[in-house]
Amino acid sequence: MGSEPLTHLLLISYPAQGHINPLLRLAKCLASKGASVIFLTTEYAGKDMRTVNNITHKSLTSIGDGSLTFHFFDDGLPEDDPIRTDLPAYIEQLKLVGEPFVSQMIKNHADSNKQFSCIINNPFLPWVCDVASEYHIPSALLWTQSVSVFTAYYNYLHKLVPFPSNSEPYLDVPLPFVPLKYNEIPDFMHPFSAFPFLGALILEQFKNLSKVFCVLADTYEELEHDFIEYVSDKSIPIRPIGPLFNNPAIKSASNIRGDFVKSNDSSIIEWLNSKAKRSVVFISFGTIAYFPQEQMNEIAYGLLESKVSFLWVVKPPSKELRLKEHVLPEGFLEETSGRGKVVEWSPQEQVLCNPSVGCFMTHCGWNSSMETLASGVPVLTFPAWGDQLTNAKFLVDVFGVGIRLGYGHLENKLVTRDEVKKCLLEAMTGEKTERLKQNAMKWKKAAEDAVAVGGSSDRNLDEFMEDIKKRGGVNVKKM
Ligand SMILES: O=c1ccn([C@@H]2O[C@H](COP(=O)(O)OP(=O)(O)O[C@H]3O[C@H](CO)[C@@H](O)[C@H](O)[C@H]3O)[C@@H](O)[C@H]2O)c(=O)[nH]1
Repeated sequence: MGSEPLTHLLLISYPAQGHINPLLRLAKCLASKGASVIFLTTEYAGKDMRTVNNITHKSLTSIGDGSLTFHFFDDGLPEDDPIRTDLPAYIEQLKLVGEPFVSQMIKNHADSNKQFSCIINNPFLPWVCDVASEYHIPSALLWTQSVSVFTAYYNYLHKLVPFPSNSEPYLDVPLPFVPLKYNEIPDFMHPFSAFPFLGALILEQFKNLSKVFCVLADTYEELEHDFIEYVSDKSIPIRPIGPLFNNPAIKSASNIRGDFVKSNDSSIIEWLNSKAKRSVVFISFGTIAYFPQEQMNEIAYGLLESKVSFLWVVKPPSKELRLKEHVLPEGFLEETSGRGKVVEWSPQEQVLCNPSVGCFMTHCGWNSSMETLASGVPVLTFPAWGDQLTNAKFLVDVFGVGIRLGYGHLENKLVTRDEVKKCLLEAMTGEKTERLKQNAMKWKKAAEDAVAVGGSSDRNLDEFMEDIKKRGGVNVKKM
């Protein structure tokens, strides 16, 4: 006992909340299994992370049999550099400064006899596996979206089925298992997408798949069995290991968080605790999606007229987006006081497992989708773009836990206050309510089983650790 050498892992995250959350959860899971993990992202994100949470640069925290240390690197840009608002240029900049930084970090660690056994990154940093392979260090990717979305990108890249084009923009897509309408595919692959470069960037990662020995996915076998099997049959070494946030091994490390925004957790939870069971609608649209002011007004009036209780996260847009802050209609807060609470940020994981929450109006980002499924909370889907459109389709028609409300930016359609009111009442008190709840509880139970000791995701994580140990990597010092 105690003679086995420590497994050193480097996890590198793109500096966005939707990427940091799942990779940090993975970092904690791997540390709990005995690894010495370094979590690396930019100093620009790190500054907010350190201000809001109880974390420091380079200080080591023990988790289970292992440890976690945060490192942050300078992205080489002044705070207000316009490149920050230009995503393709910013991603290029990250590669420019990230490659030499990671390369030096690998060498420094080898010099102090802490050779990395594996480097793991998430999408938008396709260069990480190139640096790893330069030093013959095994690398893996944490795919932060669903495996059905992965399947859609795979089919697009390899032209396995026809996708909408300029000449046929309304073409339905005959994807395996669940055919999708033109407005249900991740719309970065649609000719009308406002963000085609994001599709290109995700596909870039696909071109590097042969360089990683494993694709970890924050999903679970029971939820996406057919898609996981389909991807595996294409010789892609995919391993479902989620829902990461729900892994019991990291419950004791739940205070180690990477939030960018501070929330008044205790007042929110206290407020929820004062509400009746399943009486509150939780509303949050993630960290990037931005709806027009007119749409926010319709949601506000729908809430007013439905008379339901609600907790609404109205997050000011990130400064890089340079968008206007939303304004709520005059008198809205006064008229809903007592039954409604508006905040800028919330402890979403805790909110979703509070018994007072009956439904989640969500933009269907994959993290939010996994968190709601694993908490047994039905949804009202309000997607904006990208994978959110596909997730909304699955939440409603495949997983059976939701009611469709929003259309996605591609449609450019306003959801009226009447529609909002109708769907709110349908989800909270309508005849569908019980069926949605039952389905949600079924997925919650399956999620708990997957991450419990010996469950499908837990076994996959163990096998991943074993694989890393077997591969070992070469001695960087001798290169
Ligand atoms: O008040 C809040 C609001 C959000 N969150 C957390 O922030 C994360 C948000 O992630 P997600 O739901 O995936 O939304 P985005 O931040 O919008 O995620 C981006 O990244 C995801 C993963 O690639 C994609 O699925 C999305 O489409 C993309 O917008 C989740 O963990 C939430 O729990 C909080 O803790 N408190």
